Amino acid sequence: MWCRRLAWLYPETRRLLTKVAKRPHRWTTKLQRSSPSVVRWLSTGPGTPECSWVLHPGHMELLYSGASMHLDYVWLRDHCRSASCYNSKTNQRSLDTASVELDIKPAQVRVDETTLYLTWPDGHMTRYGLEWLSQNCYEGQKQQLVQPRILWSTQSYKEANVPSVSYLDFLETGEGLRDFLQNFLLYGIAFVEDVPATREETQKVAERISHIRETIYGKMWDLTSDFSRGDTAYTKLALDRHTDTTYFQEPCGMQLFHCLRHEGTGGRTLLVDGFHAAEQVRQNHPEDFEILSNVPLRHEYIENVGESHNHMVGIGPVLNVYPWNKELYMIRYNNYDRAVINTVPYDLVRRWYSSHRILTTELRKPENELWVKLKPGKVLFVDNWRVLHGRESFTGYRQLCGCYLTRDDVLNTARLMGLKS
Ligand SMILES: C[N+](C)(C)CCCC[C@H](N)C(=O)O
Ligand SMILES: O=C(O)CCC(=O)C(=O)O
Ligand SMILES: [Fe+2]
Repeated sequence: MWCRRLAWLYPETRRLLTKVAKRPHRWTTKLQRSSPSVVRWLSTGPGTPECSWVLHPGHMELLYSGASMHLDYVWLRDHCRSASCYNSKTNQRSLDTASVELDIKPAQVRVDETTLYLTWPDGHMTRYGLEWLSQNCYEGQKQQLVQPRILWSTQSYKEANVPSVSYLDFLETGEGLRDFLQNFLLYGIAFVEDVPATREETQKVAERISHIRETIYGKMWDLTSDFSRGDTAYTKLALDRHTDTTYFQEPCGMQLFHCLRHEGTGGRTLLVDGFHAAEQVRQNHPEDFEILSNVPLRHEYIENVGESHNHMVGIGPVLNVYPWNKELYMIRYNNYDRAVINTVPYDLVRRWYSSHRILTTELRKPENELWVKLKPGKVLFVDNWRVLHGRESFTGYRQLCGCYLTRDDVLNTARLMGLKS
C-alpha cells in the first residue's frame, strides 16, 4: 500500500529505475534463446576444478571457490589494470571509459588456477586475479559490510567494558590511537581520559585523528547557558536524544564534547545507539523501516541572535542505507530541527508519523539509554551519523567545549592504521 504511495510521490524516478533495471535482462535472454550454443560451461580442467565459466552475450558468469559472479564485459574492459589502462603509482584509471564500445565482447577467454585472461577485439589483453574478482564483484560486495559495528543497548555496552584511552597514550602511542579508533568505529562512542581541561588541549586531542570541521559555530565551539546563540542547546533545559546538524546537507560526521566546568546539579549526557534502534525497527516493522529510509525531510536552522544570522537547510530521510547491501550508514534524527513537512502528501504523511513513532519508541526505551556525567578531563567522541545524544536539565554554571570532525578524515586515519571503515 505505502509502496504505491511512494511510487505516486516519485513516479519519474521509479519509471527510470525500472527501465534501467529491465533493459539488459530482456536483451540477454533474447540473445541467449536465439543462440543456445553460447551457454556452455567451461572449466580450468581436471587438475584445477576450482573455476568454471560460461559466456553469455553481454556478460560472463564465473564460478570460483563456490561463489558465482556475473561480470559485464564493459565493466571488465573498464577494470583492466594493465599499464596502459591504469596507473598503479597513482592508483588512477588512465583508460578513457567513454572510448569502450558498449557492446564489446572478449575475442578470447582463458582461465588458470589464479587468473582470468581476456583478449579484446583490438588484441589488448587483460588479466584479472580470481581472488581480486571475487572481492570486487557485485555479488561479493553485496555480502560485505562497509563498516563492521557492534550495536549496543545499555547493558551490552556496560558488559563490553570498553576501555578508555589515556591522554598520553592517545597522543603519544600508535597503539593507543589505534585501539581508541577501533572502539570508536565499533561502538560509535569513545572516551579519552585525563585531558587537561582547556580548550587548547581539547583541540590537540581532536587534531590527533582528524581535521576539525569548521561550521557556523566556529572551529572549536563553547557552550554555556547564556543564550549567546539562537538554539535550545544554549539554555539549561533538557535536550531529548538527537543527532546534530541535521540541517546541513551533509550532517557533521563526528562530534567531541569536553565538560570544562560544572558547579551545579543535573546535566548528565544521554547516549543512544541509533543503529541498534533502527535495526529493531527493520526486524519487527520492515515497512516502517522502508518508509523512514525513503521519505526525505527538510531540516532547518534559522538564527537571528546578536551577530549570528544563519539559515541552514538539510534534506534527507531519517534512515540512510546503502542500496546494494541495505547497510545503515546514517541516521538523521532531530525533532527540534525538523522543518515543516511539505514534501509528503497527506495520506503518506500519517504513515510516516506512525513509522517515526515506532522508531522513537525504540530510541526511548530505558534499556537503550546510556547516561554519563561528563567531567573535566573526560573527552567524549560521538559518531553523529549513528549515536544520538541528549542531556538532562541542569542548574548552575556549566561550560562545555568541543568541535565537529570531518568524517572523511577520521576514517582516513582509521584506514591508514589498517582498520576497516
Ligand atoms: C554543538 N553546538 C553547541 C556547537 C551546537 C549545538 C547545535 C544544536 C542544534 N540544535 C543541532 O542539533 O545541531
Ligand atoms: O549540553 C550538552 O550536554 C549537549 C548539548 C548538545 O546537544 C549539543 O551541544 O550538541
Ligand atoms: Fe546536540
